[in-house]
Amino acid sequence: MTDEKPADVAARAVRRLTSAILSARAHGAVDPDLAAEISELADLLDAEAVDAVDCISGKVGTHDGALERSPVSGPKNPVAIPLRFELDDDGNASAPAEFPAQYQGPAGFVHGGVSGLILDVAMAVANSGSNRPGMTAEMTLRYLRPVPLHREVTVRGRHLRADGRKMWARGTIEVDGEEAVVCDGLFISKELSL
Ligand SMILES: CCCCCCCCCCCCCC(=O)SCCNC(=O)CCNC(=O)[C@H](O)C(C)(C)COP(=O)(O)OP(=O)(O)OC[C@H]1O[C@@H](n2cnc3c(N)ncnc32)[C@H](O)[C@@H]1OP(=O)(O)O
Repeated sequence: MTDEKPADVAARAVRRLTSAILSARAHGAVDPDLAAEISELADLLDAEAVDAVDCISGKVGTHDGALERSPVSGPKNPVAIPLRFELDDDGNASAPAEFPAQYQGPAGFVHGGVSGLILDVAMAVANSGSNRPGMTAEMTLRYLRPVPLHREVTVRGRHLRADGRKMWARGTIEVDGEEAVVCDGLFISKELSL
């Protein structure tokens, strides 16, 4: 018995579907009947879709906000892995991650832009964990070694310091305990309204 919500179950299934479509076995050769069935399911859900801005802003469903729909950590978002960040006592964020086929850049490795996306959120979570949330203003990425698909790596975010509205943070992806991608970010606190 699980208390997983239907939307989370559906998102997890779509993730598996995405990976399967890209997998060597499927190899772009999805059975036409199966493809039609998948399209029909998409039509069914599409017919129930609500306004996209309301969805992403978390206005739809009071207990079901934007973080739940994040492209990195949102269990409801099929695009997300999703990562589950933990915060330590100092507000540092970390999460284990294993990237499936849909995140591939160079053959067998994670796309560099995906690493940037993941690290942006890791730093944002650490800033929030240090009670200094803000908008990303700048990110500098250094790709030291490739990040393999299908292998557990560690994602970390650390709030470094703040000066007025400015915050500095660092995010890393570690492979076998060694830094593979390092990101330095500048964040600016700002009141947001849609
Ligand atoms: C606890 C755990 C749960 C929580 C989890 C949360 C997870 C969330 C995950 C999701 C989150 C994911 C994260 C995302 O995806 S955030 C989305 C991506 N980022 C954006 O869309 C930001 C768009 N840009 C803006 O909104 C504005 O330009 C910002 C807010 C950045 C500044 O515009 P604003 O008009 O407000 O600023 P200001 O002009 O008064 O300047 C103020 C100061 O800042 C300095 N400055 C400004 N820009 C830059 C720059 N580019 N480089 C260097 N410096 C810059 C400026 O010189 C000045 O410094 P000084 O002259 O005072 O010294």
